[in-house]
Amino acid sequence: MIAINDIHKTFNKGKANQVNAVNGISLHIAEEEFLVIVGSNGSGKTTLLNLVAGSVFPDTGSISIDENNVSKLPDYHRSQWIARVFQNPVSGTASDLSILDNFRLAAIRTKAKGLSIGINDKFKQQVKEKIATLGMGLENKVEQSMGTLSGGQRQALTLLMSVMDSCKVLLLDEPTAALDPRSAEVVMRTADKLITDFKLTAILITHNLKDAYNYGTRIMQMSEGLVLRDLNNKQKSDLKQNDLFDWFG
Ligand SMILES: Nc1ncnc2c1ncn2[C@@H]1O[C@H](COP(=O)(O)OP(=O)(O)OP(=O)(O)O)[C@@H](O)[C@H]1O
Repeated sequence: MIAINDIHKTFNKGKANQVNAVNGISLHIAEEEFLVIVGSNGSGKTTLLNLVAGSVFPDTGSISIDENNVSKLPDYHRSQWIARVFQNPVSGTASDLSILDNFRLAAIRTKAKGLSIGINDKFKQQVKEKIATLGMGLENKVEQSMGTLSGGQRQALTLLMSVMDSCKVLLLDEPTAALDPRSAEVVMRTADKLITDFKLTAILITHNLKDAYNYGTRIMQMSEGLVLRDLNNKQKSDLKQNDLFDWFG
């Protein structure tokens, strides 16, 4: 699904503040794999995700998605495969518009799965049904503006909107970092369910070791722009939560 071949990214090359953010990483991420990436601050996690998303280009090395070499393709072209959810719940939605209008915009932008935007009542019903699957009671608030919702509610809706298009890959960059523990749990459970239901390939960056332990089918630790550890599903399920804390000991 995603093939990363000996990728390098250096910022401020040749200057005093040069940073070798990604130092030669090769990875193959299979279809429907859910890769969790952990690592200390500055270890290159977000840069790697940016390289996959196309918001940063590699200096050398290549990235393919579904056999297509996308190394030089900007992020807006990669959005045919990739959806991305960021830390800040506000970044994925329009605050002044209603939930319904946010879904309408998303549907227009992406020809979202299972939504026909032609007839208003039908569209509204479809959106309500999709939102009901989140189990948050938001299906009765579709006329309410997005800005009136909590961060957790917004992040869950952002997730739903982003996976309803034809994307195959979901990138989650610390999606719960700005949320309280209860909302964070709801959002992680929602993400996990959507990844399974929509058969997505997913990459999650998190500093929350409990989430890293509980979610995903593979776990990788980065350090200084390199892969320090990479455990498959079996190895991950053999891990104990304390082992993960020891990685950072
Ligand atoms: N656009 C940029 N320009 C200059 N340096 C950058 C840029 N983006 C990232 N870096 C540097 O590259 C290194 C890796 O950063 P990155 O954000 O990938 O790490 P991270 O593992 O995601 O960290 P964190 O856990 O703190 O989010 C850091 O030293 C960072 O300062």
